[in-house]
This record gives sequence, structure tokens and C-alpha cells, in this order.
Amino acid sequence: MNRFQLVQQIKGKRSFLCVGLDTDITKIPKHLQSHANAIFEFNKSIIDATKDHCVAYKINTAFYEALGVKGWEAMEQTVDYIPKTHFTIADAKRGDIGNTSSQYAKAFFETLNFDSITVAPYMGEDSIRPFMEYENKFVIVLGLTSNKGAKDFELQKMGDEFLYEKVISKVAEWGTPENLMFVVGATQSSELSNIRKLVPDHFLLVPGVGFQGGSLKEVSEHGLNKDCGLLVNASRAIIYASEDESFADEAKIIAQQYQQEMNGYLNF
Ligand SMILES: O=C(O)c1cc(=O)[nH]c(=O)n1[C@@H]1O[C@H](COP(=O)(O)O)[C@@H](O)[C@H]1O
Repeated sequence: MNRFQLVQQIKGKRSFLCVGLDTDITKIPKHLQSHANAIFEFNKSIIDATKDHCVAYKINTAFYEALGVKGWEAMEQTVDYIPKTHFTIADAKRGDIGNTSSQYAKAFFETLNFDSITVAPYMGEDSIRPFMEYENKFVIVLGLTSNKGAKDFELQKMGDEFLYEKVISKVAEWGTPENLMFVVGATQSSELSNIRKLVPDHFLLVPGVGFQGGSLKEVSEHGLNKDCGLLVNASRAIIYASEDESFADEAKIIAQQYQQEMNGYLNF
């Protein structure tokens, strides 16, 4: 999917919601846990229930890799099941020396047909370039993350800049808003206006609303650009909205609430 198609979808749906499929076998409703293909069955119900209210799905690969071959198969089935209208994110946080990153890119962009992948920037340009060689695919580089540990490196000053500022400015030289996005945690909304000065046109993937306490209102106030420019992710708040058989209906209600709130913030 390209940037234009993503923006069109946001305009049509009046939503910039990304549903996070952090599907944990121990947290899905009891009646599904004994199912031979429990993870995929759960994801299928969540996708069916939320697809009218969101524009993207983020699959956090850790939850699937933890289950071995079966988990990987459930991930493949899930990516294939997500409607082609929706932007897909492999939240894999990869990045390695160039020839290894090429294999990661092949794994997530060719073997699995994801539209994008999250990548850690620590190893520099040659670790990120291979992901940028694909047309209509995006690399989503960690900028300023939502977790406490962000203060250990990302929020350390290097001269008069934070490390995360250096990372975002430098990485932005390697790609364009057509193939590059950045992760900014919703819990870091005080830095969002500053980040918008560094990358006014790029999309930002913003996780951390819901369970981590980030504010959708603040993120929208400081992060929206002329094309929306935001994908706000919620995982647990949506997929575990209920533990009983009505889990998909409850997930739909929460996704719809996010969509309605987002509609009020959009400036087009
Ligand atoms: O790259 C990410 O998606 C990510 C970056 C970040 O800074 N913080 C963060 O929470 N995430 C991911 O976003 C999701 C947040 O999940 P919930 O807190 O349940 O909404 C998880 O899949 C995290 O791995």
C-alpha cells in the first residue's frame, strides 16, 4: 500500500486507528483456548468486528514467535485474512548488518506480505536501507518510544539535542514520507510538537493509548499534519475489552469510540 492509498482510507473512514493484534493465548476467552487454531480464530473475530473502524492492523510478532511453528502459521493466516484495504504492520523491531536486514525484509515483505515493519535504528544506515528498497512498503523506525527506558538513551542529550532528535533527523535523510515512518509513544506527547518540526510530513505510528495511559486528544493536538500523519495504535484496550463470548462485540464498541473521537480531531 502507498501513502496516498493510506490517506484516502483515513479520509473515507474518518479514523486513524490501528488495532494491535498482540494476541496472547493465555488472555483470549476460555471458550477459544482449546480450539486447534485459537490465535487465528480470535484474530479473525477481532478483524471482522473492528475493520470498519480502523485503517491498520499491527501484528506484534513476539506473541506469535513465542508459540513456535504454530504461532508463525497463525501470523501468516492473519496477515492474509486482513482486508487489502487495511495497512499492515509487522511489529518485529528488526535491524542488523545489511545482508541480514535484507533477509528480514524478504521475510516480512515477500514471504509474508506486510506493508511495513518496525525497525530499531541502533545499527545505522546499512541496517535500514534494505527495507527501503521495496516499492509501496514502509520502514517504521523507532524514534521516541513509550516505555520508561526511553530515558536511558533516547532522552539523553548529545550536545544540545536529545539522541532521539538526532536519530529522527538523520534517518529522515535516508528515506522519504513515501517509505519511512517513525514510532513515537503516546506517553511522549509533550515532545510531539518538537518532532513535527523535524518531520512535518511523515506518518508517525503512535502506540501507548489505552493501557499505557497516553492521551489521544494530546497526541492529535500536537501530532496531526495536513494528511493526518498519524496511526494511533491500541492493542490490549481493544482486543481484551471483554473476556467472555462477547469479546468481539466489545472490541467493536471500543474501536468505534476511538474512531468517533478521532473524527472530531481530524482537520479535513
Ligand atoms: O513499536 C511499537 O509498536 C511500540 C513502540 C513503543 O514505543 N511502545 C509500544 O508499546 N509499542 C508496541 O505497541 C503495543 C502497545 O500495546 P498496548 O499497550 O496493549 O496498546 C505493543 O505491541 C508494543 O510492543
